[in-house]
Amino acid sequence: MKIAVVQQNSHEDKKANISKALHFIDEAASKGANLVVLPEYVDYMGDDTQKLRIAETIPGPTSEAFSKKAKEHGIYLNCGSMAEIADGKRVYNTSLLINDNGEIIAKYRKTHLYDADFKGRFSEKESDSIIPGYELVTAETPFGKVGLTICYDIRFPELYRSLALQGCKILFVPAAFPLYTGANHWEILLRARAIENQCYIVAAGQFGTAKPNRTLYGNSMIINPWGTVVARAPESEGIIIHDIDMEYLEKVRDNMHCFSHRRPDVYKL
Ligand SMILES: NC(=O)CCC(=O)C(=O)O
Repeated sequence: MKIAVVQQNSHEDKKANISKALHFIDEAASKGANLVVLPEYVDYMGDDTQKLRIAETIPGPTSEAFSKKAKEHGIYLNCGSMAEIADGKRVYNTSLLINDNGEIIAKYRKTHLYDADFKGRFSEKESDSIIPGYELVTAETPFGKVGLTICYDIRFPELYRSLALQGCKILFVPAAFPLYTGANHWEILLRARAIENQCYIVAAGQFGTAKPNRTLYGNSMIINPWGTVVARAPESEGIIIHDIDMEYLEKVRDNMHCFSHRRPDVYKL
């Protein structure tokens, strides 16, 4: 099973962003990908006050374009994330999984919102424009059970443990990590979640610059259940592809019994 990860530089032009993502999906499918993962905010990177303007219902034109593309190629598609209409004041940051027949089989709304203030260097307040989700989201696929998460979620190991305990073997992390935190934390967090949960981690990042004053870290990667980075994007837009091996995952789990060795009698999740 081949997974493709798209590393993209989305801007304020939503139409151009979606069109670019659709081209990357074509390219991934032409290279044999069975599952494609797009980055967070694939539809729009720019001034947060504009998210209300560009948000859509789901299903809506953007999700329908992605569904059509997934069906055309007979592939599974994780749409990264997009702005979904919520209460008229803020939006949801929503990730979708679409099957090879073009049907939406999972919808996940980002749970942990990125409010951070590195005094004078960098700040972001997602909670001004986004409403958090309240649900764990998993889906059965021919490749195994998968779990949906988004970006800042990676700092909350409880979410990934919960998904792994529900049987997930592949965990998606569409993201838009800034260079400032990404350079120090991104790879370590992703690899830790892969190692402790003995899962594949599939992380698709935004890359380059975006308004206002954002420099994105990129470094999209696929990590195996041993914690090895098996594919990493270069410093450009594009796709990376890797063969996922579920027999290898079972071997890792068989060699070290991190799930049955848990001590929930001592600690609670
Ligand atoms: N879009 C995000 O959730 C960014 C998260 C982030 O940068 C971090 O350091 O965590």
